Amino acid sequence: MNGVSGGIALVLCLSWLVWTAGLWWKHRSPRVANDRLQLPVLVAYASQTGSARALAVQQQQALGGPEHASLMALSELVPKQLAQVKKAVFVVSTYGDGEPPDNGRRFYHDLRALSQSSSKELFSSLDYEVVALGDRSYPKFCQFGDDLYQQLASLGAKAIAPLTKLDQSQSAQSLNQPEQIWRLTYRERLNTQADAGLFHLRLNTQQGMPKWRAGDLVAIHPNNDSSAAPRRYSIASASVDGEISLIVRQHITERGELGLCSGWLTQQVALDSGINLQIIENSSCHIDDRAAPLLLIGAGSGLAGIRGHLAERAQHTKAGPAWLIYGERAPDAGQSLHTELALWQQRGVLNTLDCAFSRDTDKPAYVQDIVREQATKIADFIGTGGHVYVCGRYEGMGTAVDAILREVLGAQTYQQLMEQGRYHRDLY
Ligand SMILES: Cc1cc2nc3c(=O)[nH]c(=O)nc-3n(C[C@H](O)[C@H](O)[C@H](O)COP(=O)(O)O)c2cc1C
Repeated sequence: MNGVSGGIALVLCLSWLVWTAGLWWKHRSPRVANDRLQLPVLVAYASQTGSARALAVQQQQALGGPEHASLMALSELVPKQLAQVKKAVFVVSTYGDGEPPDNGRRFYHDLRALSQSSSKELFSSLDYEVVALGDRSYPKFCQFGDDLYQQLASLGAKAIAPLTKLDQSQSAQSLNQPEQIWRLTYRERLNTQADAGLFHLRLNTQQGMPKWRAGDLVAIHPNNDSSAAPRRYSIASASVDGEISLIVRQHITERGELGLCSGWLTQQVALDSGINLQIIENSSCHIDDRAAPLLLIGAGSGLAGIRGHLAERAQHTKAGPAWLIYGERAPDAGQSLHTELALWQQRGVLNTLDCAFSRDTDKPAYVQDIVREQATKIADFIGTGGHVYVCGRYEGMGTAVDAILREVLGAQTYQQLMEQGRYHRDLY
């Protein structure tokens, strides 16, 4: 090897080392710089749609701000680090069937393992409080907060206050942007079947256009009655569109009646009426890396969050490839939005579109069937840097897609996807 080619080889080797070190640094396991744990108090949160995070930010302020209290998601911590902390306030919501939100899952799994293998005095110098957010309409109200409270006690930590349980309707109000009046400018039924209708709504405001990110939600009180619990809907438009779009599925109650809020929005409220609406930040569903491959999976009204992400990506010329797997009952559903998807395909905003129709007479299928069929392609597409966004019903679609993704990707890649904040779920 002569001097010139030796030099080139050395430069290539060094570049490769720097590049792999960069990748390792970006995707390393969570390790918090010790200096962040030197502060007297730690406020740690686990939050799926931002309410617990917003409350944790308020707690940090109440405790003297960032100079006195550090703020971290549970996904940034490993349980053993709690042994270094004097006082910790945990603000956590409950998700799934009484489970931790996605950014608390790994921490809680490790904490449980620790409580089986470690001394019962491991956290004997830790004082703690738990504020649990939940919704009383779920059978396991604030279950994760409860479980976390017990596990910490079993490792010797000292609870300095009883567990605080907050119902969603008590806590969601003051945490986000203020409520504003929006006018309903457009309403279209997207499906022609006799059962639950799927509607596209568009709203505009004259009170100054707020900003939001794809993945954010709105909260609406049925009939504008502020004493009624607000219902949340995923925003189906990007901030640059200058309007809020929603895709609302009519909820039919057991008695065959229309749901209070979906019925009001899709049938009763007249066009041009004012609707009080609050934008809810949902940071776990924001996707910052626009160049990364993006796999979008959703069914029915889940098209809302998906449309929001595609509309946001459409603004970026260097956006990475996007693949949508979408499910509906029958092929006629969502005609006008399907036309828009086709346009996005022509423009290269959406690169692959696979549809599953559960009531198709020839080939009935659900989105999870497509994920299984395309397993190898999906694993390649996601690779080590791709993002996955899932929007729609938790029961049925959300749980089935989660199980199949875990199988298709393998436990390790699935875990990385979760820990590196590349798995975003807006499930309801
Ligand atoms: C799919 C889903 C499942 C939920 N499961 C529970 C539950 O089992 N128990 C509970 O108390 N709350 C449950 N909730 C309610 C949330 O905990 C509640 O809305 C909370 O305010 C969300 O806080 P976050 O925005 O920080 O995630 C669930 C919410 C959703 C969307």
